[in-house]
Amino acid sequence: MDNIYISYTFKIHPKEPATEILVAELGEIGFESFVENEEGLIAYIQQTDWNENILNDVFILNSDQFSISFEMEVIEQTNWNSEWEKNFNPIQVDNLVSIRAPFHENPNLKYDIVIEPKMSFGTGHHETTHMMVQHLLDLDLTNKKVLDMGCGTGILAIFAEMKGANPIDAIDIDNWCYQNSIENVERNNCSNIDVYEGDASLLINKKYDVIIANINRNILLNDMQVYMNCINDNGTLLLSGFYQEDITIIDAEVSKYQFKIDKIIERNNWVALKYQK
Ligand SMILES: C[S@@+](CC[C@H](N)C(=O)[O-])C[C@H]1O[C@@H](n2cnc3c(N)ncnc32)[C@H](O)[C@@H]1O
Repeated sequence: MDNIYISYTFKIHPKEPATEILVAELGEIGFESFVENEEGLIAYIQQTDWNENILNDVFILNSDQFSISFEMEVIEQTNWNSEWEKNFNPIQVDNLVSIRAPFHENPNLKYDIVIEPKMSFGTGHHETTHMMVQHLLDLDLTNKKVLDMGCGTGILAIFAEMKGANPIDAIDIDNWCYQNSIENVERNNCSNIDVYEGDASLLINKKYDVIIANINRNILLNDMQVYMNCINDNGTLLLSGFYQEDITIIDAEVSKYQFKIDKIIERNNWVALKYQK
């Protein structure tokens, strides 16, 4: 793993909604990971996905409604730990779940998830991860077969195991996330999770009680048929990675399979939907 990353540190004023729009635009052009801070945002892209004109078509940077400045830096693989120590603040969900790096103190909540995210998405900072943890908190996962599609750091699969799920498949298309999920699964002493590198094409002859997919609108729409072929009739589907305004198009797709929205969680315009039949 000798990936070299480029980081952009953006100073943004006023921060919202500019930060959210910037994350969406940067995500479209290959940026993989984002850390918000008080002044704005740090965004990371692999050098192999980067070119010197990469920001030319990012519309928000030319908006006269916001002031956005940035600095670029090349980050060698070896510096990741110190990068994360600087930028990863521990978080808590509903006073029940802590998501922290190994170097943070354990706040002794009911569930303690230790993640060394390096460059994988899923520190719990992101609204979508946070909301998926909230949905999972509500579910009885005892001995449920769970799929975590687009597992990132493996955080949701790990939390599912902590809540009693068994067995769990965690899949990510990205090699870095695959490797990082394996590391985090071990770090949290999980023994019921199998991690795979790949996409929906791996889901042949699979059946799950709960499918978790926090990816993005277009991939969810594209792969929904495969997911729905794998979900048991009395199963639960948790979807996130899209905005409030995308609910209609997502729901039009999922309702083809007679699943209905059971609960919606919203944070800063991002949503996480819980579906059941
Ligand atoms: C928004 S992150 C979610 C990570 C983690 N599950 C969480 O909730 O924090 C989406 C993840 O989906 C992965 N991904 C993107 N396209 C995918 C696909 N077609 N199949 C599987 N994973 C995919 C990305 O590599 C990324 O790690």
